[in-house]
Amino acid sequence: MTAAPRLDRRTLAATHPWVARSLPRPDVGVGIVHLGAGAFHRAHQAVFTQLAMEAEPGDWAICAVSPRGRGTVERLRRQDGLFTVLERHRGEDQVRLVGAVRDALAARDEPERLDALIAAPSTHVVTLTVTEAGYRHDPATGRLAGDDPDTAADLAGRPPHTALGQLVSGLLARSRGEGAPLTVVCCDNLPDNGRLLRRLVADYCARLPPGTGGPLDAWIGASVRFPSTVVDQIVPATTPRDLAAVADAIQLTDEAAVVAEPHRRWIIEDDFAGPRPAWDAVGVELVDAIGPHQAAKLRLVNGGHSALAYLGTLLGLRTVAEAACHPALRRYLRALLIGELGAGLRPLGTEPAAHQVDALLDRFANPRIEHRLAQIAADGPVKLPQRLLEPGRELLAAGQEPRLLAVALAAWVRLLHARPELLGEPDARTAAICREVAGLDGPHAVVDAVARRVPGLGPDGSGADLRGLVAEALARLAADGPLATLEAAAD
Ligand SMILES: NC(=O)c1ccc[n+]([C@@H]2O[C@H](COP(=O)([O-])OP(=O)(O)OC[C@H]3O[C@@H](n4cnc5c(N)ncnc54)[C@H](O)[C@@H]3O)[C@@H](O)[C@H]2O)c1
Ligand SMILES: O=P(O)(O)OC[C@@H](O)[C@@H](O)[C@H](O)[C@H](O)CO
Repeated sequence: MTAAPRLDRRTLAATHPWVARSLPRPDVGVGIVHLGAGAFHRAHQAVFTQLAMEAEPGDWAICAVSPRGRGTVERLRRQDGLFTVLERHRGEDQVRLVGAVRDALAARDEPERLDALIAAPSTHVVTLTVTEAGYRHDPATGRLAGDDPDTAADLAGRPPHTALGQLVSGLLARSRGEGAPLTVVCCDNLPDNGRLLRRLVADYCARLPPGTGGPLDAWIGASVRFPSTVVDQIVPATTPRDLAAVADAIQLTDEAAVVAEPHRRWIIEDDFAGPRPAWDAVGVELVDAIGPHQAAKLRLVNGGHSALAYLGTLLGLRTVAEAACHPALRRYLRALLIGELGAGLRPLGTEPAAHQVDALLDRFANPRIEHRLAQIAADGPVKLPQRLLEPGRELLAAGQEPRLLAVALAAWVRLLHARPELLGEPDARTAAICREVAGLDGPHAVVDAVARRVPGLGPDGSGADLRGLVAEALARLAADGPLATLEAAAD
């Protein structure tokens, strides 16, 4: 069978002229530089931006930058930046052609061009989705990790390899050019992500030579805003089966397509240094403070995902949908979300009602989205503090024993100790923990060793200490297996 012709502007104009005419024109100017040209950006910010340009035309095309590799950049370039988002819900597919990305570049190949783009006065916004681990921070302190070799090499003067190094290099070029104000919008699943990124940029500047870092940080303080955001849409890594489904739907070959759920939410603190697309006209919520929205998102959606990832993996399951449809796991997760993660939100006034939890469980159970548990299980040390550890400590401090939450944490520890191969290619922090716990015996010894590297698990200033509960759950997982442990926990 011959492959369908490749998606690009010319082919689209010939095969689907009405769709081609509806897209942003190819000469729309770039107003946004995006670091992290992954699946999520394409389904989320790129779609919102395209809709915003439809609502209010303007020079808001995106240059999608890959901080590390060049695969996605090459695929986007071959397709003139065009790609498909296949929004899938039970029984329904919506095909959306996206033309908001006008340019793409691999940061390590073209560092000067990236600097020039961030420095250009026509660029008003820089957005980021470089994963939680991409910020090279210490999750215990929220400061730039002192021992990161890539950050050290960037600071020593090579063309930067880290996202932070690339951003600061661009900000330096902007400060030395016309110095126009800029808004940097972090869209990664991290608490107070704008404030976190601003602190990391300051830490990075402090490690530059004083004559460079000092004035740069002062200029950033005066001219650059870092609003925090909450982002929500499930967008798994694209599979070959997804690409085949897209080819079937559009009769063109699209190597940059993504599959996503239809639910799409973006909450941004209304703190822009200059112009922005008409995002608010197309459903983006601009708010004074993200406040309780972020705890609700990080704990329920992401905390729920992590619990499914670790327990589902122990049960031999592969995807989120399989895990969310597993009767015992679903019952446990519902109890965790309502009784612990949700109840812990009560002081913030965002405690979800049971029907909202059920709607979330239905999103997870969407059988047409193939979200691998291994993708979610990666990078536990930078994800779990905000997803499970902080809520667990808060519940303890309020006098409640988070026993269900402890089971999810114990599942993570069990994988680190007994089945590290199931966690996939480990990040440096996870690999170090696995080495440390490898020869240890007994749940308390293992949990204590993990807690030495993941401080939120052990005692903190408030006296809250999750180790005992997690060690108990770990002992049950080892003795009774995951299924019996889950069934007992949810009773
Ligand atoms: N996918 C989702 O469902 C979803 C939903 C909400 C938020 N997010 C946020 O977006 C992030 C990215 O998700 P995605 O699905 O696009 O992932 P992805 O793997 O498709 O893309 C990640 C992008 O970040 C870059 N990157 C990865 N690790 C990096 C590192 N250590 N340093 C610098 N750059 C790095 C990659 O080159 C790529 O461009 C998530 O980690 C999360 O914080 C994702
Ligand atoms: O993308 P990560 O690695 O931060 O986390 C995995 C998932 O929990 C996450 O991507 C969710 O799908 C998303 O946050 C839903 O809005």
